[in-house]
Amino acid sequence: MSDLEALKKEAALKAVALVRSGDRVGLGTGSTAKYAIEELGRKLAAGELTGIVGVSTSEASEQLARQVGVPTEPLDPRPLDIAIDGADEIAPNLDLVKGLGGALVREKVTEVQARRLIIIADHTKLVGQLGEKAPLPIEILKFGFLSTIDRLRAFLPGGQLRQPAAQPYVTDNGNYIYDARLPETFDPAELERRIKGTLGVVDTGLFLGMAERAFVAAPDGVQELTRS
Ligand SMILES: O=C[C@H](O)[C@H](O)[C@H](O)COP(=O)(O)O
Repeated sequence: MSDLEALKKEAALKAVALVRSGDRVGLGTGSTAKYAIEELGRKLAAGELTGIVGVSTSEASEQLARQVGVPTEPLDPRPLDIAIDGADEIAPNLDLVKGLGGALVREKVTEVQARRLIIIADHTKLVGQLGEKAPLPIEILKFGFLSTIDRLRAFLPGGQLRQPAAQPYVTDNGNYIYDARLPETFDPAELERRIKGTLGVVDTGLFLGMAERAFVAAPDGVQELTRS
């Protein structure tokens, strides 16, 4: 395991320590959330946790949960006790950019119902301001996507349709993603409103005011950050 992977796992274990028997747990998506799902499976198998139910934020997490023995159920209107997920950027106030793994919409729809959203990451995800390192993923409808991108480019120039190969990337919801470059200065809530008000947009990877705390692992230990 590389040093960075070991750090991700360390952060994940801290978050899973907050899960209690009987909890309904939002299962995040990505290379860091993977360690949390595996640890939940290990704890269930060892009898260290009982009666937990996972709610998956992607097909990939659902499949992993099954593999490691975490029972799951679909999202319903009841609150989740806790959700554990990674992030692409973490601002000092715990506002986040998420979605480089393409799961932003199901993550947001699920995690907005969590009493506690716990973020896990290695130290490379910390930024002074959102947009410093990562693009902002915006999920858009396939239908009319060129028109939607045109509308977005009017105020977010420089972004691009996510297209890792010959065909555009398709989300679990059957949509495309526009990876927008964020401006140097912006009001996150205002930008979120503007993007979501753009015809053809499904949702954005801005997770504002949602995370309760973050465990961020660095070579000298795991830092616990709480929302200011
Ligand atoms: O769509 C993906 C999610 O938002 C992930 O939580 C995010 O991309 C972080 O993933 P990773 O832990 O692999 O860096």
